[in-house]
Amino acid sequence: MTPGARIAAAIDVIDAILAGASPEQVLKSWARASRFAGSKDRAAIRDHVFDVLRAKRSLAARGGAMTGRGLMLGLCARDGADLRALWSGAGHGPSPLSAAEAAYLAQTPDMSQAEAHDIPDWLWPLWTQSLDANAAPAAQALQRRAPIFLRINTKRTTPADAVASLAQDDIDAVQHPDVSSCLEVRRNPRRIKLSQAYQSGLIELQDAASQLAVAAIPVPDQGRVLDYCAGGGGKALAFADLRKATVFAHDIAAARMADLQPRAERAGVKIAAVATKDLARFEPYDVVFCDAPCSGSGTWRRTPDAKWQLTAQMLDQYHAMQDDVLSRAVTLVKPQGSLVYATCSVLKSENSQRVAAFQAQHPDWHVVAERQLIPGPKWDGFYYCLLQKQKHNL
Ligand SMILES: C[S@@+](CC[C@H](N)C(=O)[O-])C[C@H]1O[C@@H](n2cnc3c(N)ncnc32)[C@H](O)[C@@H]1O
Repeated sequence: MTPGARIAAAIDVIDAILAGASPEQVLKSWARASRFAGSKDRAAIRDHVFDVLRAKRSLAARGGAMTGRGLMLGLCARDGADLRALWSGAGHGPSPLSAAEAAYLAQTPDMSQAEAHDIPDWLWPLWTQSLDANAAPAAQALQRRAPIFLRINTKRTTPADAVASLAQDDIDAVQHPDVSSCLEVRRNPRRIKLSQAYQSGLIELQDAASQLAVAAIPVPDQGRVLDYCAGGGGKALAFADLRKATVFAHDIAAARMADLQPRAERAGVKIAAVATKDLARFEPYDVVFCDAPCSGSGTWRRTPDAKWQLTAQMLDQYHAMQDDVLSRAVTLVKPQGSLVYATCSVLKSENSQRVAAFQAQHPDWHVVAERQLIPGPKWDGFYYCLLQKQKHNL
């Protein structure tokens, strides 16, 4: 496919998404119906579609319409693409710009701050109150593609050996400047799951922020750590890799842990999945890590649809779930143990305000360490707070 034909295909896919279909579903159907498209074409179209979804408010303002064509035009204009060559109608590309489109593109659109930063209007006040000086840079980071990070399995390899193994599969990776277990993939990220390094358990896909948070939590060597909201088990796997402690994983929706055992086997680590009714059998835990359900606002560049779907009512529901998780998890922690509250959100209402609400109910718990990571080139947005019953210096 020509570059123009890929744009034309992306326009059709985006129109279907705007009509209410899920991006993954539309991309899959498009690929099935378009056997002429190769893997590079499919990847390029996917990139166009997700580039648009991350920034659809500002791109509609630039391109003049909230339609596939308006959005792709906005994207091409934003990124300085050669409009005359790509939008010529040749090679199955989109039809040339109308006089009205060309005149519109020549102007600078007038956008509100929320629009220019691709944040829903209702959320912008909360966003700025939560992030202060980081409000604009964080929102801008979410308008662009996310870097791809790997966690190396420190029980099996070193960063240098993992980089060398990836290079054999033509994947370029470099060590993260701040997180010792982390590599950033610079070339051929789509090959990772097929690589020898991945298949033999030397690496896992995991954002640098999650790795940093797990590494910051002290766990006694002979201790027990419970990943209370384990989902696919990313945090449990990182604990099992980085620590000597026994690792347990739990999720209220046990089916979400379906991938955990195959991932643990691949990594060569042991993780015990525990059903809710059995949690008490293994308590008390030295560390209970609560990676609570949240808006995901720190990771919206990976799941841009979630940014546009979030409502104030959904946010309130997340707050209630977060309070519930903390109130249940605290009962499982050893008297001298640690309770960790974490989210991949940057909103104070989901982070420090939830900790404050917890402390209002449990005044004997103190904050020992707390960090809000801002989405950017080094990591996704992530928050963690380490609570203990007595203050200890880390
Ligand atoms: C942010 S996700 C966890 C992601 C996971 N830790 C990872 O690294 O892949 C939140 C998880 O919390 C679970 N959850 C929601 N409410 C819960 C509760 N009351 N107790 C335990 N898990 C809960 C959800 O099923 C979901 O899988």
